[in-house]
Amino acid sequence: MKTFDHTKYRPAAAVPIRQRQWPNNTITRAPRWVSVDLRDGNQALLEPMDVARKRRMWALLVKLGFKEIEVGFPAASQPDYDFIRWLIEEQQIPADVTVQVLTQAREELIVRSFEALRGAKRAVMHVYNSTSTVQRERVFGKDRAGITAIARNGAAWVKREAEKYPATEWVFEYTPESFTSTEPEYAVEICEAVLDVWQPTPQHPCILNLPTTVESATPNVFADQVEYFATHISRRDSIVLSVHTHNDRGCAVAAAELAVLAGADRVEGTLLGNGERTGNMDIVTMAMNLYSQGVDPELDLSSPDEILQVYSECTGFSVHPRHPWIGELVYTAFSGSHQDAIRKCLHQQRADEPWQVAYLPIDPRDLGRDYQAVVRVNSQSGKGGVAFVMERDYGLHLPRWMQVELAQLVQRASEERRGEIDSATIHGLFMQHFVVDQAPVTLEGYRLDRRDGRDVIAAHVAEQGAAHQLHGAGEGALAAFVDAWMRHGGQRLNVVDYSEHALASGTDAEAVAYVQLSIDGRRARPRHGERVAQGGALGAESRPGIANRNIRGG
Ligand SMILES: CC(=O)SCCNC(=O)CCNC(=O)[C@H](O)C(C)(C)COP(=O)(O)OP(=O)(O)OC[C@H]1O[C@@H](n2cnc3c(N)ncnc32)[C@H](O)[C@@H]1OP(=O)(O)O
Ligand SMILES: CC(C)C(=O)C(=O)O
Repeated sequence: MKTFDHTKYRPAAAVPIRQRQWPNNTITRAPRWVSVDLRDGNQALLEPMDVARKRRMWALLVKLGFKEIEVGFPAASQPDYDFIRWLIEEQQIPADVTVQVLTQAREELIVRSFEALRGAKRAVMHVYNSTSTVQRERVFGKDRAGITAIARNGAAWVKREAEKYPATEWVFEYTPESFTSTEPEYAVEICEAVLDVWQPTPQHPCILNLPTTVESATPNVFADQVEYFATHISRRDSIVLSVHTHNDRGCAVAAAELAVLAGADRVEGTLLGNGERTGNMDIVTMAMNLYSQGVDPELDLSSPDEILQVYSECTGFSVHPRHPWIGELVYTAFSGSHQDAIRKCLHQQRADEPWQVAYLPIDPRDLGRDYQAVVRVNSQSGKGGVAFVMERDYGLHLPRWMQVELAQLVQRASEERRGEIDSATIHGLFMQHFVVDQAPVTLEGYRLDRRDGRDVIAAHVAEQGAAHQLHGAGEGALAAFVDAWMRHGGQRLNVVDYSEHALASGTDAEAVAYVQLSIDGRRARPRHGERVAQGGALGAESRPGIANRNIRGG
């Protein structure tokens, strides 16, 4: 008998929906977010949060802007109960935030849950029971009528207990747990039974929450199920339609997004997807997905490092460096063509136009990340990446020929090290290769005059310890110096490329010049086919490399 045997599993059933509308829709505004970090997230931890950690998580959730927060399962755990009492007694709940608690549809648990919430100004009492065929037959041993009776009784106990606390504004929520494995018409039927008890109105709606308790089909199937439900349930104007997706197949966010297209108003999830098994849907990801489409997510996610820190403290989990939107490496490009494209796009990106930078779906600065990490160089990187680092960290805008040569040096170094090459090492390679401090020839000083329409130079150079006075003329200082050098040494020089730029602004600003020369060792005589000197660069101080000089020097 094979152990790895796919024939023991069944595909998801098709939903009886003919003309589905959800594929034609787009999301134009954020749904109502509900954080279930303190309940679903908490119940899945190796060590559930104590009251202190719950308070830390609560403070973060409020700061991020959640208006509905499921704070626990108080009938099940004393820390949950105590935390809720602290929230209420210490008046920690802002006026625009509604707390929610979960309970099974069991009388004693419902009674205790209401006790936990006594004194709250506004609260959601969330009751659930499981409705799928497997749960009905194998867990509860009941037929549809028996399962419906659990829901109806639960709804009635909720209603009865709420009447005992009239000072609180109650909202009721019902979840047919394991909804996605429930026959669609039965899911509607059991929810109708709950509505019959609660009698919601448009002024006082109730919440029906459809979960993928265990994600077992592609997100489009869930969207079909949600659309079927939304178009078959009665009193739609008296219902807030909520979804609660899990990530067993890795599609919890996609399922919630398609569910919103299919009519969901409200989404329950957790920060970074903590929760049972593979987790709940990740609200940070879905909110950032909206943000990157130009939709206000209605949560302030601009300080992801704080989210990461509180998340780790409260859950004990670390976050993968490639976690969508906020992982450490998600705005970092290592590969050459990506770096090249990012550099070119960032140069062209204007502050007053929509973001158009290849390989960066959003501006990392929106999340407090700078461009430091955007380009990191390893053996997969090319000249674009190396140029990016030299510009970003040293303000040096290398000409193309220099980028090509430096990138080859960096690549060799990276292959030898088998890893990343940091910015200081790249700069070191640049200095070693192009800027020779112990040059055989140095320019000690010069005088430039304008005579007969030409620039005439008198240059003092030191060549291997010996001082020389050189004289030459040409169009501009560089041509005059090249002429002087050729007269002095007989070596023919040709300026192949010259560029310069300031290193800062202002008339006193330092500048840098890059010179590429072709050198012919023979006596000066007009000839063709010169060889371009390897890495030859002559700065304004006449060193064979780059040199800083004062721009006023001309
Ligand atoms: C998908 C979700 O995440 S749902 C939320 C799940 N979260 C939790 O369960 C965490 C908190 N729960 C707990 O700590 C415990 O389950 C408690 C304290 C609430 C209850 O504990 P216990 O009564 O000892 O046991 P247990 O949970 O095993 O109870 C199962 C019993 O409740 C019944 N039951 C389970 N869920 C429900 C429900 N939603 N509504 C009504 N009855 C239910 C079961 O049929 C079973 O009945 P049986 O004893 O007649 O066989
Ligand atoms: C109780 C419900 C909301 C739940 O957590 C689930 O089905 O996953």
